[in-house]
Amino acid sequence: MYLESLTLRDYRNYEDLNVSFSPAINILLGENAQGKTNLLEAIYVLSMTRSHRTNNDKELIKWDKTAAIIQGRVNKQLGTVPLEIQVNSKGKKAKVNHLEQAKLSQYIGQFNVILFAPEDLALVKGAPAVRRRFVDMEFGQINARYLYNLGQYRTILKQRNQYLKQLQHKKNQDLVFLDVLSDQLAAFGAEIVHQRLIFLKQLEFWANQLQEEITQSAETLTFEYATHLEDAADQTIEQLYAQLQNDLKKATKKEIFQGTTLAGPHRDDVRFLINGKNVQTYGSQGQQRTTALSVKLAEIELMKEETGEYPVLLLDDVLSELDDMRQTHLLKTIQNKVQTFLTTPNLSGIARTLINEPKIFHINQGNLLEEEEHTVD
Ligand SMILES: Nc1ncnc2c1ncn2[C@@H]1O[C@H](COP(=O)(O)OP(=O)(O)OP(=O)(O)O)[C@@H](O)[C@H]1O
Repeated sequence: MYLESLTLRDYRNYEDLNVSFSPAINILLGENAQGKTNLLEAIYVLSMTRSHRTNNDKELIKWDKTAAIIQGRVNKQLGTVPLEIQVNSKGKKAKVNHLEQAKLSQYIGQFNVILFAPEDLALVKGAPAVRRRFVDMEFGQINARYLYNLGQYRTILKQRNQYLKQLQHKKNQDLVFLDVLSDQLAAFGAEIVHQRLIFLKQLEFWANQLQEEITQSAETLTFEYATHLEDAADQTIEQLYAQLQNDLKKATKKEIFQGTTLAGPHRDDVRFLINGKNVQTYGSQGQQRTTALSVKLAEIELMKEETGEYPVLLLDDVLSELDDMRQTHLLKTIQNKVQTFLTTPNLSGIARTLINEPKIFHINQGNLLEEEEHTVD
């Protein structure tokens, strides 16, 4: 799918914008604070009904105005669909084919985007919780059973942690109820670990292909699921369940002392390895950025498998952190495959010559000027 055109009315620093895009690569070029990220954000809001930068929708409305409107025409296999998001002081409205949707959740899924912003580097450099959230959100989006298991697991975990805290104050500790909770936790936990391992294998396959393309096969990217469970990848769900039950039993004393559950997938992590070495510890800035990019871009292929259509890719200021070789191969990898919007303060010569006829827009204080094709170097 691709975004044919976009209209913005009183959105951030855009008063009145009407623009048509290329189905291939669109470059948004401009100095700092001109509205590059605002434009990507508008496309993201058109997809997700909310911003990736703020939870406060009112920030999206141009200062001194009362409502912001985003309209887009999305080209899909079955035809073109007009979409609209309106934001005002009372809330939001979402329209598909000019018809207002009763719920925002009904709207989501009409137009799929994948956004890569500088903050996504946390996927590699950040704490394990960032990677768990990524896996849970991405996998949850494409697998309803996983989302269900996760919901159940979280509820039981909360209950179990509360009970562990209660046990701290009891002289005669009755562990029967704790055993019941441990049993339930182990059952959902085992399934979650099993499903995560399958999902990560799929993601690893695509992420490694991208890493190899971007680095010209200099780097092989592999994933390692870090868990206290032994040989997790070779275990059946029943075996994982038995192990988890056992680990919870062994940890009971410590768990009561600390008032929290010490074993289970809520403490697991994913490690990204380049040529066998953990990129979080040993990777250069460029390698870490490429890894985060490959992992995130791998979602494009998973989404295609799931929905039958490629999503639209939004890359916020990604080029400047990569050397010429990585830039070149990244652009080669994505061109002719997905519609891409790419913001950058300056376009290096190499990117200009290598992209197949990109549409280049110069952004200046909320105004867009399209560069004529013949002016491209
Ligand atoms: N609600 C709003 N109304 C009007 N202007 C706004 C609003 N919100 C933000 N702005 C303005 O938008 C500009 C920032 O735009 P944006 O974040 O898109 O910058 P950018 O071009 O991506 O810059 P950088 O390269 O620094 O990331 C700032 O000048 C800011 O004052």
